[in-house]
Amino acid sequence: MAQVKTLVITGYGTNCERECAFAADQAGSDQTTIAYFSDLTADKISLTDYNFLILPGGFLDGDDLGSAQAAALRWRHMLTKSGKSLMEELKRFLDAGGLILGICNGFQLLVKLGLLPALDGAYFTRQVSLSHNDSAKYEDRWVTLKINAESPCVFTKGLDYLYVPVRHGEGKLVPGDDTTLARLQEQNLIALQYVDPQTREVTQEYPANPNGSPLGIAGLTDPSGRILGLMPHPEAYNHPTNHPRWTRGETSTLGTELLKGGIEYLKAR
Ligand SMILES: NC(=O)CC[C@H](N)C(=O)O
Repeated sequence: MAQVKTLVITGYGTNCERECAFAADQAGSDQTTIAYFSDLTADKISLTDYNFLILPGGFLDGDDLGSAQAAALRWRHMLTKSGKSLMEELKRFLDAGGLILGICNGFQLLVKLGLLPALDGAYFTRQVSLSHNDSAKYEDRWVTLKINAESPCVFTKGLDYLYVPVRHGEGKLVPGDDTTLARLQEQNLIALQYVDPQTREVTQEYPANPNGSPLGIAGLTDPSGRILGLMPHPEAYNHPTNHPRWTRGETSTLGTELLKGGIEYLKAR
């Protein structure tokens, strides 16, 4: 049984690292480390010593230039102290079978790095973006998500619906060109979609869809299914009392089940 070694990257305005580390521990991570991005560039830590990378939510560089834009440039162009390219390190990490979960600002970083959706297996090429919500404001509330059982995503296996919070201003998926949405559907890379909580139908309508994302896209995976990015925060629903109506006895599948899916996949290898 493989040991799960989780690395949660923080710094430059990330603010959900502790919640992510807590959720990873709860979901069965054997060893969980929170480290600064600058620990990577200083060669204090190496990606290749881990098999689960979490890019948490927050406000990288204050969302200047667009969410995660500056951070993507940092990942692309900074070398470590000993001259290693972080992009090469990421490739090595993925080739070794590592898992990546990007939540909210982390999802924005993954699309801006071109790690998601990697349509046609084209990794490290930006194919979509995430931009301002149609409401033109920050949306902070709970949403219902439908899992696409056809997607190869290893995190979502066995799940059907999730009820989790969103808190973002830039969550609307912007397709790269006219063919992008059709290709996302054909290649089954849409992992999670916003649904109307009553009908459970995928929706682009506000407020069930908090940002106007086409096809109700809330999260994407890559062709290997080992990378997942999503705007909602599964780590923030880690205990039944996080549910907004728990005092009335309401409960639902914990968001941390999603992390458990990834961790159990790694352990089973
Ligand atoms: N919670 C978050 O990660 C926020 C993401 C991003 N900064 C936005 O507002 O869109």
